[in-house]
Amino acid sequence: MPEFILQGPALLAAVLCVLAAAWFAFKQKRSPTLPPGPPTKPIIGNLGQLLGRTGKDRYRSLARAVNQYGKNGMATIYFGSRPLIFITNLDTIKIVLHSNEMLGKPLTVRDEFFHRKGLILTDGDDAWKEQRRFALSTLRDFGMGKTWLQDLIIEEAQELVEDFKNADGKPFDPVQCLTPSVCNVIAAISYGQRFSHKDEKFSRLALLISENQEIQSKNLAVEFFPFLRYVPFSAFRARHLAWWKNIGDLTAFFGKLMEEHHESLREGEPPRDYLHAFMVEAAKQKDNSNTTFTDDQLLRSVLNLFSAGTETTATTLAWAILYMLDYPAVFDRVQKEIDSVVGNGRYATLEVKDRLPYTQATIMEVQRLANLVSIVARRTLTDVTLDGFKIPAGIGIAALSSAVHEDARFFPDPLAFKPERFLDQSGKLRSKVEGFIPFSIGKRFCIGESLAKMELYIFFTSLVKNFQFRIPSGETVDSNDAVWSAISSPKPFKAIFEAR
Ligand code: HEM
Repeated sequence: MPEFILQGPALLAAVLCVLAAAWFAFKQKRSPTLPPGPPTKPIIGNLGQLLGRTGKDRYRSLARAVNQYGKNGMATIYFGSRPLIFITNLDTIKIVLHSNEMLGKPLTVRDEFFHRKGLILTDGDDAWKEQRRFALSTLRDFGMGKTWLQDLIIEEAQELVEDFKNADGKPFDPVQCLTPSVCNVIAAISYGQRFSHKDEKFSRLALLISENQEIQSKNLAVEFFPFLRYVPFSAFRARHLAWWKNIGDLTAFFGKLMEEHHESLREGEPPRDYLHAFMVEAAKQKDNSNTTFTDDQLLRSVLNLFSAGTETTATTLAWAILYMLDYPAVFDRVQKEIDSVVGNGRYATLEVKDRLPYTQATIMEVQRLANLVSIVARRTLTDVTLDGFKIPAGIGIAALSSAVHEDARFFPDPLAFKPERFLDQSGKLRSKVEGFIPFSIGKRFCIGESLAKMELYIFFTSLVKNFQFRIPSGETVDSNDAVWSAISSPKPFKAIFEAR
């Protein structure tokens, strides 16, 4: 079959031509105006930099690459053919996060549902400004700094302590109890209800929220290669469809609550919760044809509050437990400090917070090394010049806050777990710590920062006051390891909590 013999080399030549074309097309994409970066490979770009790395080493190796190949802590890293500018330098990060021209969020396949509405996947436009302002003031009105919020979190902490006691000193994964506790706080603020942890409807909500996060992080590749979600029978497509099903269930859940709130809305009544406050504002603006106070917007904002406010705080608490298991001397010192201030009481209130500096410093050190949100993402909205580099509109920027948290200039001996670095010489909490940015900074810093700090403090002190934490015999824990995704979580672990 001479045609066959001829077809082989012809086919090979064609494949080589395509690869060569892809190589040149790809090579040409590295723009001379963007910051330099590590050498790229055709098709995959710098993905090799990430593949093969696990846990905390993934973002550490990224930071090393930025510092080695970039300029002034800024480098262009290619995800496939898509350039992303990574920054490790705090001064440049500050410029980016305070800028109006770089207020956008990277485009994502989730836009098919969010359509740039809500609070998170938005572009810093007037609608986002109005909604962010509303969210901040409403959250403040409904609780931040108010005693009812403290009472609510203490009530949750009591149920959490009961959940832990129910394990009867047997090893278990604490995350399963932390998520419903934290989720309940957002539920109370958003729609005025908290549930028993055993309530089926509520457990389903908490599960949907954590599943959503998990699916998203496992399907990260789809963000860089969006066609993957259409590949029939692939795991990417299965996860993409699971995400849609999940979003459909959450929409139905919140849609019903919104309907009930609409029905119970009475003119002149003061707002009871976030949904209610939003509807009161929508009613005020009913003649404004450009209003952003629509049901569409409300649904997406509430979904954002739940997703941003649940996994983040619950996972930080899981990290705090893990660090206490890994550093028993720190645990003992925190427990002694809490005992000395709280005495026979079971819970530390906000009134005594200032008398617990070492405990607060420990929570801060957990946040610094857990690096829950290692990357704060932006997208340029116009052409910008950053540190001399011309960056066109539409380019993704990733501020590597984890690199700042591990920068020895701000945190000497950066990988060591040392809460005392947050204390001054007289043992008081340092008021301002340059480089400590777990809630981000600038125009889009975390809306829930005060709420999260209150939750971390009350939940953490409650657990330390009520239990002795132990590693089950024959097992080990490693706080230096992590599961790396949109947020960084500890590897699943079990612990024993002996009631005191
Ligand atoms: C330990 C807990 C938390 C951590 C570490 C955390 C961290 C962050 C970070 C780093 C950002 C990105 C900010 C930026 O893009 O510059 C963010 C944004 C956000 N967070 Fe949090 N967060 C936590 C808890 C919460 C809570 C409890 C809520 C809800 C009440 C919340 C709601 C939000 C929202 C809505 C945004 C988007 C803000 C915007 O883009 O304008 N977060 N958070």
